[in-house]
Amino acid sequence: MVPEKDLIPQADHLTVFFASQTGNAESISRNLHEQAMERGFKSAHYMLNDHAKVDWEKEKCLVFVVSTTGDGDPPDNSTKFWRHLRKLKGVGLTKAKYAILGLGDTNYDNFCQTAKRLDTRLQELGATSFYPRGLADDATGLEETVDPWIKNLWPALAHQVICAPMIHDLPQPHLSAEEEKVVKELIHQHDLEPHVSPAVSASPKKVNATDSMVKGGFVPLAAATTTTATTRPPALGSSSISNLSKGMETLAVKEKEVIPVVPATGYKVEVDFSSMANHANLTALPRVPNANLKITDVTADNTTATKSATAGSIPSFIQTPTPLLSAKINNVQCLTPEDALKRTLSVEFGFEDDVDYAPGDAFGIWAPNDEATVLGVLAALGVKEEEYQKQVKLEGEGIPSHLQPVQSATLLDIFRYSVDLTTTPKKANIRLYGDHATDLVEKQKLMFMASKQGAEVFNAFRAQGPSFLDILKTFPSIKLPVSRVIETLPPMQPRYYSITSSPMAKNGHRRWACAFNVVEYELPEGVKRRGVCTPWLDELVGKVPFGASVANPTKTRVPMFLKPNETRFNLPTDTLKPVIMIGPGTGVAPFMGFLEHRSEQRRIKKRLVNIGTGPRQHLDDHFGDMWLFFGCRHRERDWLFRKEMETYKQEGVLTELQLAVSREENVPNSGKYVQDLIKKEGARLWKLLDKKQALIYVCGDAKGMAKSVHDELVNVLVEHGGFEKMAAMMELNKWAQEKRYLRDLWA
Ligand SMILES: Cc1cc2nc3c(=O)[nH]c(=O)nc-3n(C[C@H](O)[C@H](O)[C@H](O)COP(=O)(O)O)c2cc1C
Repeated sequence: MVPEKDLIPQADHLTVFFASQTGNAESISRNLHEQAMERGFKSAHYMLNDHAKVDWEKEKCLVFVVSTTGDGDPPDNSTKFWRHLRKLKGVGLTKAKYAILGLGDTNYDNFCQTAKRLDTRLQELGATSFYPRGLADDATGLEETVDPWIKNLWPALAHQVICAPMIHDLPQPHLSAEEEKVVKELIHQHDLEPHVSPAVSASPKKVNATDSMVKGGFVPLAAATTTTATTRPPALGSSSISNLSKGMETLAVKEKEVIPVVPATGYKVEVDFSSMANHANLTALPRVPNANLKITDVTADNTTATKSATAGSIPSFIQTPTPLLSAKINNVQCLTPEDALKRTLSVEFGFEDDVDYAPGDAFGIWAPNDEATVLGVLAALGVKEEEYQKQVKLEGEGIPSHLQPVQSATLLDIFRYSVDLTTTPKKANIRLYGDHATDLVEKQKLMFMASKQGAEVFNAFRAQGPSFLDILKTFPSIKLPVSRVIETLPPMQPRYYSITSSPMAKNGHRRWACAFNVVEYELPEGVKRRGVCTPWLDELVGKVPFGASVANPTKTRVPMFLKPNETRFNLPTDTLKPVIMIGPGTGVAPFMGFLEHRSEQRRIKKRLVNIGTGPRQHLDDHFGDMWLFFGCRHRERDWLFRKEMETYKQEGVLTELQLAVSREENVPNSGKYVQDLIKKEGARLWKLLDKKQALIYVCGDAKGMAKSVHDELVNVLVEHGGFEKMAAMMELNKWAQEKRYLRDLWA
């Protein structure tokens, strides 16, 4: 039996904490906090790094919404909290009752690791759970778990927290009785869909692409540049790498006229709404987040107010975990020819001052949204140029954390740098747009998609990855105040890239390089989709052709910051430890940094041992083996950094280069995928792992490659190390904990 005291609320309020990398946990927790207050609970809402704002020993009811990032790591806005939790001793939280909602993705090995770790740690500290843990999976849709978890939280919470007498009941009516009547009539007259088919079509119909192409493309408002041949560029990497580029055509930059940006209009998304006619009553409509944000014009009291920055310059409101730097672009090379499946660029950034970093670290680039899309969104919302160029202030209790630093900015900069315009909006947003659609048919369609009954149609709609602008194009009657748009769109995210250079190389502290695929693709319906950062950089540097190496391609500065690797994905300090690097495609990026670093270490050591008076030692007595498993489709098309790899091999920096080629037949000594090569080299690998405690590094795709590589490593331990399968898996887990088996993965 439940003790009676557990049925009587002990707390006068609840505190909702979130840890969020890309904004999901933050918006879910805010929604939960707002709903709690609407239901009569007293509630407070904090990011976990603000843990010091509450007196933990006195807290009686805590609700956590936490996501997992990296390879089972907690989000950046909770790292301070984790350090604090580690330091806490004893059972200081015996008064606290808690509930945890974890967000994760089953494509990753460590599913919802943050939530699980938090649960364990809170129990160690004496807290007790009052409600079963929820673990939501982004691979299948967070809502599947989040919605019922929140729905059932309320009765459980009523036993924990004193509630004001009136409990408001959601949901709010979405259509007035009159509107509902009109819509029903429309449905019955079959006016709703011109061609009503019996079932919901999961495969979307052809999309009208012609009127929605971004015309003219993006030209930064800053001095745009083009390329013509002139002088030799600065080196991409160490001296050895710079020599490799000698054969390349070298280009530099000339001014070109600025072409005005044409606002994009978005794509009309076509899905079959015929099933809507079967559902007169819609249920489980998500709650609309509160309207907290107020935008005030500050130009009147600020005579010195300036216009918005040009795209690519750095607005002061951007918040980054380490200082924001304004980088110039020293050099760019295109690593892949026209016929390669992906366009890969290698870019070197330069700084006026030294920046301390280690190979294995990454940097974040804070790129603006595509300018044509920003202007398109502003036009669709009816915001005129004189309005979006004005300085405004964002104010309001409980506004999302990423908007809080915006003291004074133009709407143009807020849309460029603060909100994510590319991600498909969540159901709660669709419901909000439904509330603001003035056309009744559009309203009904949006409400239908947001409801339980419209789940299939929503999934078909989401499968086309519509952006916010596409939604405005598809439902042109949506009349949303700009403040609602800004506070409900997800936060803009920096894009992270591994550093491919070494601080030990020439000028190493004042430059870093990276390599990335330009994310631009076309859906079967002819709809063009693009990432935020890589197409922006590609256009900024003038879309350099294959084989070209362009020095100083643009005057526009790139906002970026260092992201030190917190999982020790760095070279070991003991240079004798062998290093096994597995990184197909752009997963090889950090390893190019490792190799450049080792090359420099060897060069310096060589000098030192030559100078010394003792017997001359062999270099290899100081440095362990370095093995690289690299994979590409086709050697001529996408063997990234081929010359660099071959040179490192010749110099003895790279002891073993294993190349997997997936789309070519009969390549000598090769396999299709990196995991095939691991299998092939199993016996030698085991020797390195067993006799010399080699470290294993894996970088790249979490879904396919990392899983297959992991399975193959298990096999190596079984076949060559004599382990039982279960013991082999446990051994690998142990290595992961000991930071001997390190992974830097993305989905
Ligand atoms: C780079 C990256 C790494 C991730 N790593 C993990 C992981 O190791 N385990 C997991 O369960 N989910 C992982 N996820 C999935 C996120 O936890 C999930 O998408 C979640 O909804 C994000 O919530 P947030 O926006 O609040 O951060 C990862 C997502 C990204 C983008």
